[in-house]
Amino acid sequence: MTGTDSLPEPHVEVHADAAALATAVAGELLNRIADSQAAGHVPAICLTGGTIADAIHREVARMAPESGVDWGAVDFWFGDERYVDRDSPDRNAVQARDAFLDVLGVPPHRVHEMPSPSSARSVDEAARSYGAELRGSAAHEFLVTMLGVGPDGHIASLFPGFSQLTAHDIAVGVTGSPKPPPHRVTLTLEALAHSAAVWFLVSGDAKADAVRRALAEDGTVAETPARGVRGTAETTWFLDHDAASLL
Ligand SMILES: O=C1O[C@H](COP(=O)(O)O)[C@@H](O)[C@H](O)[C@H]1O
Repeated sequence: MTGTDSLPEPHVEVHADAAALATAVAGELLNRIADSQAAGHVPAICLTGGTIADAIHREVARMAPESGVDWGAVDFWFGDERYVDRDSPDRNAVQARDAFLDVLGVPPHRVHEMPSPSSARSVDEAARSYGAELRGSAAHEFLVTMLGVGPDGHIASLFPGFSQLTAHDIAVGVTGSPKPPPHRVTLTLEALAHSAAVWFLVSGDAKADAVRRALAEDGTVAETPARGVRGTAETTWFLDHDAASLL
């Protein structure tokens, strides 16, 4: 691992299937937010996009009424975003709004979306703007950063072999993404790791080899970007049985 060796070792939690995984992660997230608020904090959560994230978000909405969370006192940020129209269904933020943020009435000023083409002229301008917003915010550290993982081992919009993996800014633009849409904005590995807990969320056997590579003794971040992030207090891999099948 690069720059992560001094941090706590990853912990692996395996659930029977994607539905059980989503319920477990949603419950844990609600507990963490409620505990942080009870301690007087306004926690910052870094969201991800993708299939399992959507299932988790819907479970958060379903379980929220029992949680005691004050939805006016938690900030949501995004680990990456697709540089497409603000209302495009391809946007991670649109998926999150539909699945739980709007359902729960999270105030718009608590949802920190990445810029779209209507508010930034390029992916680089969007990245600079989002980096400045995050730098200027009260979020010194995320409470939880959630990360989906692609079959190629990508996290956020940090893809194998791409130069963004070694960037030291907070956020960077991406063009030519191997997964559509091609234009994106992503937090860097350093910015994602500015988090007490980093949670990898993975379901399905198509991702089993990426999970194996990410947790193997040997390997590089350039080949498997998911190797490049750990939380300062905790790193947990939430897997379903199929995603864990090669461990
Ligand atoms: O493109 C992306 O892919 C990953 C994983 O998505 P999935 O559909 O394979 O679960 C996601 O975590 C990332 O935020 C997203 O932009």
